[in-house]
Amino acid sequence: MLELCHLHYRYPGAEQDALSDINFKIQQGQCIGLLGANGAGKTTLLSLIAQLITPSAGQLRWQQQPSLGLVPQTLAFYAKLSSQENLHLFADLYLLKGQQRQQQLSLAIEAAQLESLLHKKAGQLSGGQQRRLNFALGILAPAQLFLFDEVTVGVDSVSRQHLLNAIKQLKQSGKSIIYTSHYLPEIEQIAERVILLNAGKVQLDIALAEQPSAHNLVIEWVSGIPIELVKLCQQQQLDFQQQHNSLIIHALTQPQWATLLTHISHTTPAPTRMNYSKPSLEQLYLQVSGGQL
Ligand SMILES: Nc1ncnc2c1ncn2[C@@H]1O[C@H](COP(=O)(O)OP(=O)(O)OP(=O)(O)O)[C@@H](O)[C@H]1O
Repeated sequence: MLELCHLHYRYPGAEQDALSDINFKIQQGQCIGLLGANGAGKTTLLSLIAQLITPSAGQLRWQQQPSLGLVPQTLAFYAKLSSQENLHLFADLYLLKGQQRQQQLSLAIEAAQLESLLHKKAGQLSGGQQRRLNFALGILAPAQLFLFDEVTVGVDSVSRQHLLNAIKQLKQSGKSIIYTSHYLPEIEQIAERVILLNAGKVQLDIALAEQPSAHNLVIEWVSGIPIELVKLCQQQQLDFQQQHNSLIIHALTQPQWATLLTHISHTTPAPTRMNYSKPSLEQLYLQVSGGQL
């Protein structure tokens, strides 16, 4: 639906590009999780796609007429109007009429759980409630591509799940989504593809199903890692890290796991915890990005 070709962006007066040479395609119905540390360029990329800023170089190639819904990081509503008045104002801006207007309004109100807050002035809502109103106003748009910029920050866990469910529904109805968040379990829930930005460049672009199939082993002791095990990891040329009283061994195959287990069972003191599992998106991210979330 949209192809980003050699996109660059430099803020006026800045000494370097905030984004450089960004290339990827967004397919219809796809949900992309956009990750990166503070300042990596996520909001700048969403602003380019939303056509709020124009690229310094490169192109955005739309297959059809751009049709966008944006839920920005900064709150975008009228504080002096009630939630309901804001919703109707945005519905007017999106030219929503008749049955479609009613349906979109009901969906947005339900997703953001605004039923009991409709008559309150937007400026008098709590921080989390304001985020929910902001979300509702964004998903009102009759769009094909929705951009969500850290929309669950400060939202309580029950409401957060409602927002995520609404995004899943958008995806099921064939909409495309780009979702930025620092909460990786959220991205694991909704996205099938992850793009990691680092200092304005795409560092990783993977389908989540393609995460490495090898497992990570985490072993914890009450006091100190037995030195024999560290030596064994070195001898076997394993990819491992020592953290306080834990040993984390990455991308461990079944035979390596069996060898280690034999050694561990003969080593004292015995570990207090062992976890052998597929790396979560968070572990994978920390490995690739070098530790900054
Ligand atoms: N209005 C601006 N003028 C100049 N530089 C800017 C402006 N906005 C952002 N930048 C710079 O562009 C780079 C990318 O910023 P951006 O806001 O896109 O990062 P981000 O990944 O969204 O970060 P965060 O996770 O903190 O929201 C940063 O180096 C930032 O300092």
